[in-house]
Amino acid sequence: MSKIPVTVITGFLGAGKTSLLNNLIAEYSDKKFAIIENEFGEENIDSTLVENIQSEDIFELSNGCICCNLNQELFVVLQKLVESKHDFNHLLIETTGIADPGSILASFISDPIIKNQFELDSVICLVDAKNANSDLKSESVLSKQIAVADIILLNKLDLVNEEEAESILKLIKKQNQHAKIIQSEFSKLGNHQLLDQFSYKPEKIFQHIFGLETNMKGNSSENNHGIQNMLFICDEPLDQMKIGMWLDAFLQFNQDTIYRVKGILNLAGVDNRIILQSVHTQIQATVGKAWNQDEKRESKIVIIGKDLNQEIIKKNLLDLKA
Ligand SMILES: Nc1nc2c(ncn2[C@@H]2O[C@H](COP(=O)(O)OP(=O)(O)OP(=O)(O)O)[C@@H](O)[C@H]2O)c(=O)[nH]1
Repeated sequence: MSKIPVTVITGFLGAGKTSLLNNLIAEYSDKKFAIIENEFGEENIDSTLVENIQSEDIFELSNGCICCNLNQELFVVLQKLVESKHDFNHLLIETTGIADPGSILASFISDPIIKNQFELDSVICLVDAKNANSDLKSESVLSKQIAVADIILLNKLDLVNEEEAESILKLIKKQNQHAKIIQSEFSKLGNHQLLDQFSYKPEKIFQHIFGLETNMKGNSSENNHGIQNMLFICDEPLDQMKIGMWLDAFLQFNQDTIYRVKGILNLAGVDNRIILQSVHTQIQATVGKAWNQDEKRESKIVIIGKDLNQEIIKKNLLDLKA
């Protein structure tokens, strides 16, 4: 039996991983994908943002980060996928933005049961051209994500000028001289073939893991890399104006510590879900699916960052009710 190819998608918080997932599903419409989504936070918002795929083809690993405490859960999901004879011919894994992909890749390389069924195709790292410079300074995990990738998508080029793009390219090449680097906007593939490249070279990852292990000792902070997340749920409609103004001010004021906000909003007087996304200070709101008549309308907002003062943030969010 031929092995199932596995593509691992990594990249820091908000770099464009889910956007790439959606583009891959659209571009490779002849493939039957199974998807493993690992989101940092108890509420898996990403799985609702993946489009054009049946929900039974998406497997969620929540409540932790795949590289720390969920490796065993990953193993169980992989086993289930194989044993249930789920109909798929390519596996895509989206890791959390704070995952060190090393330990996930090691499972595919060294675990005899997994190795028998799956074959690593490639490890794609999304790099946010706008924010990577500052993220690299504060989060060592981003260097690791770049270092173990064999394909790097330098994304969000619409948000930087040529000089900034050049400087981030140089930084990437410093961390990884071997990867193929593709420049992109909105994680679009252009004419590039990203799947079935079988470009992954295990020797590189082993070298990398051994090289990093000494650096990482004593550095693996408790509480998932020192980055926290909080979930806010509200079953009363929120006010569009108030939320816009609050979010703008909140992100400007905390731009070094708040990495990511994702939400599905129930706004007063609006019949559709509003999908809210922010990466550092860039905010995007898009119109999602309409609420059904008999559906419970509630807003869910996930905030990811450092030093979250959850009490105050929650109080502020409660003030945003219509
Ligand atoms: N301007 C701009 N925005 C982008 C680009 N790529 C993605 N985005 C936006 O950035 C936000 C985050 O994109 P996602 O694809 O959800 O990023 P992610 O890496 O999956 O995020 P996490 O899973 O939370 O780490 C969304 O609002 C996207 O629409 C890009 O090239 N340019």
